[in-house]
Amino acid sequence: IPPLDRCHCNKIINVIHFTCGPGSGKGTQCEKVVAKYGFTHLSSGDLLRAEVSSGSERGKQLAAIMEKGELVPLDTVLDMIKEAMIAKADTSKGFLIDGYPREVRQGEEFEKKIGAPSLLLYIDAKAETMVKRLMKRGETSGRTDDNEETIKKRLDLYYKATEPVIAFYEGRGIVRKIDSEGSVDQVFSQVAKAIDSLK
Ligand SMILES: Nc1ncnc2c1ncn2[C@@H]1O[C@H](COP(=O)(O)OP(=O)(O)O)[C@@H](O)[C@H]1O
Ligand SMILES: Nc1ncnc2c1ncn2[C@H]1C[C@H](O)[C@@H](COP(=O)(O)OP(=O)(O)O)O1
Ligand SMILES: [Mg+2]
Repeated sequence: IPPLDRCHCNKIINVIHFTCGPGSGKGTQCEKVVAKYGFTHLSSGDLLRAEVSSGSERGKQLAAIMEKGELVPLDTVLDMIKEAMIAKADTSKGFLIDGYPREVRQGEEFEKKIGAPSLLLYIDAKAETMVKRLMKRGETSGRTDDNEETIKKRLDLYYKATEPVIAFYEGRGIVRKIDSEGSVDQVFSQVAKAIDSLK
């Protein structure tokens, strides 16, 4: 992977991180953001699932980790995101990074290797809501991690590893907290307001 150098970094107008719990509605909101703003959506989970689908040896190792609801190694996920960003760096209007950082160290490494985010969107959802949505998604998603046992583990890990990420960026004033309890459109109007505040 060639380095995403400073010149490239400066061209990335907006790097927006979506750091929220599983089932809070990241993927759903990202689709709407892409439709309205034309940003490039990169979901760490989608990138990882694509690797799993390829049937590669690395994909098999990743599948085993994801099925248990654990985090894959930082270098793997960061390299994938960086590679995808480099591929789009010349044409993108901005990047929407969904599902990353999931722990403080991921945020620190992203800044060292890529650059600082301009906004961190945090969709705040009750544990009960996340579980309910994930169980429903599991009826049709075919995802090996949408089951009761793995959902519980993912939520525990979210509170332990991911929530501290929000405090880490709050100190810089780039966190916008979004209430997830309303309809998809109600949540989106808060997301759009946060993005518009960047201009
Ligand atoms: N505001 C909402 N109200 C009700 N259901 C929602 C809402 N947002 C998302 N969902 C549903 O909840 C599930 C999880 O949403 P998703 O976008 O996949 O979340 P995440 O990417 O954060 O895991 C999906 O089945 C989605 O259709
Ligand atoms: N930034 C990251 N670091 C480590 N593992 C990650 C990761 N992003 C995703 N994964 C792995 C572990 C997650 O449980 C799994 C699914 O992630 P996801 O698709 O972002 O879930 P969701 O959108 O339901 O929150 O992939
Ligand atoms: Mg998702």
